[in-house]
Amino acid sequence: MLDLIKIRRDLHQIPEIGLEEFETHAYLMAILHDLTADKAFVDLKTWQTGILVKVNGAAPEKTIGWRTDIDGLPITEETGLPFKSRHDGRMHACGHDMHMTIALGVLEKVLENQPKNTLIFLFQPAEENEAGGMLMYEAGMFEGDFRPDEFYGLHVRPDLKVGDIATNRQTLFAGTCEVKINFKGTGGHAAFPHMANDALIAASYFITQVQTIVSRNVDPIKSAVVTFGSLHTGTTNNVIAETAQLHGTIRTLTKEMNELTQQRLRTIAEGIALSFGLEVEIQLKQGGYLPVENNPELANELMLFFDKQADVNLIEIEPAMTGEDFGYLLSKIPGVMFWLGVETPYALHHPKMSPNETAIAFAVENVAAFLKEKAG
Ligand SMILES: CC(=O)N[C@@H](CCC[C@H](N)C(=O)O)C(=O)O
Repeated sequence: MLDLIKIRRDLHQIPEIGLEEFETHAYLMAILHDLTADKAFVDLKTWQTGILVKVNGAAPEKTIGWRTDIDGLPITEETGLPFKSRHDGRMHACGHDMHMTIALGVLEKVLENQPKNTLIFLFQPAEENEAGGMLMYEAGMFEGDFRPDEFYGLHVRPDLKVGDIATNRQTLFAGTCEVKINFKGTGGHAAFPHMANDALIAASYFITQVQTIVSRNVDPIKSAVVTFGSLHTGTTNNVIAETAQLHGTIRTLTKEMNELTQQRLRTIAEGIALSFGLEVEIQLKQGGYLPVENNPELANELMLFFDKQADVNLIEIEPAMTGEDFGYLLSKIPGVMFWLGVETPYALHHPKMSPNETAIAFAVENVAAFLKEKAG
C-alpha cells in the first residue's frame, strides 16, 4: 500500500517550474510503474513532463477523467518544515504536491478491481505558467480513446476545514490574463533629470493609474482584479532608470469584462508612455486560463454524491478570482472542479502555506468512492 504522507513529503521537497518538472515526472513514473506493473488493463503515455494513465474498463460505455497538476512556484519556502523544499527559490505553495498525492492514492484504490468504464488520470504540467492542460490538448493527447467524456479535478483551499468540499453549478474560478509591460526611456545621472527620461517614474504613475480600472471602469456588480506582483526597475540611488518591467495578472468572471480590462490597461500604458515620452511594449496573454465553468448537471450529481457521504461537509460556494487552466479543458470536455479544505492560516502562494495532511486520506476515500460509482 502506498505511504501517502511520505509521497506528499517527497514531492513537497522537489517543486519545479512548469514544463521543467523532470524530477517530479521521474518520481511519479516510478510509482506509476510499480502500481500498474501487474495490471494488463492499464496504458500509460507521456507528453513532455505530463503523464496520462488509462485504466481500461472491462465493458466501457464512457470514460471518466481525473486531473491533477504537478508544477510548483518561484517562491522561497518559509514553512520551516523538516521536509521543506530542496529546490532553491521553488515551492509547492499552491498545494500541487497534495493534488498529486491524492491522485496517486485514488488511482491505487481504483486499481483494486478493473472498473466497468474507463478512467483517465492526467498528471498535468505547467498549471501556473504555460497552461499545460491546453498544451497537452492541442498536442492531441486526449484524442481517440484517451478522450474523457467527463473531467473532474480538485484544488486545495486553506481557509476551509478538512472535511469541507466546496463547489457550485456554475463558474468556480475566474478567467485570467497574464500582463507584461516594459517601459523604455533614457537613463542618466540623478543630477540631470532633464537630460534623461525616467522609466521608474512612468512605472509608478502607471501602477497608480491602473488601479482606476477596477474602481472606475468595471461595473461594480460584475468584478475584476488587476494585480501587479512584480516591478523591476533601476540599479542604484544616483542613476535614472532606463527601463521598468511590470508583470501582472487580470482576473474576471466573464470574457467581456476581461476584454474591457485588457483594453483599459493598454490605453493607460500607452497614455503614460506618450505623456512621458517613453516607449512601451505591452504583452497580454490569456492562453488557456479561461474561467472554470462547472457543468451544471455533472456538478449537481457530484454535489448530491458528496452530500450523502457521512464525513463530507458540502458547501455551495461563490466563484473565486483564482485562475486555473483546467478552465480550458472544461471548455472542451464537460466536468467539475471543487475546492478541498486543507485548513491552514496561510493563503495559497504564501511562503508559509502548509496544508493539513489529514486532508489526503479524506480526499482519497471520497474521490475514489465518487470515481468508482461513476466508473461502475
Ligand atoms: C489556483 C491558483 O492559484 N492558480 C493560479 C493560476 C495562474 C494563472 C496565470 N499564470 C496567471 O497568473 O494569470 C492563480 O494565480 O490563480
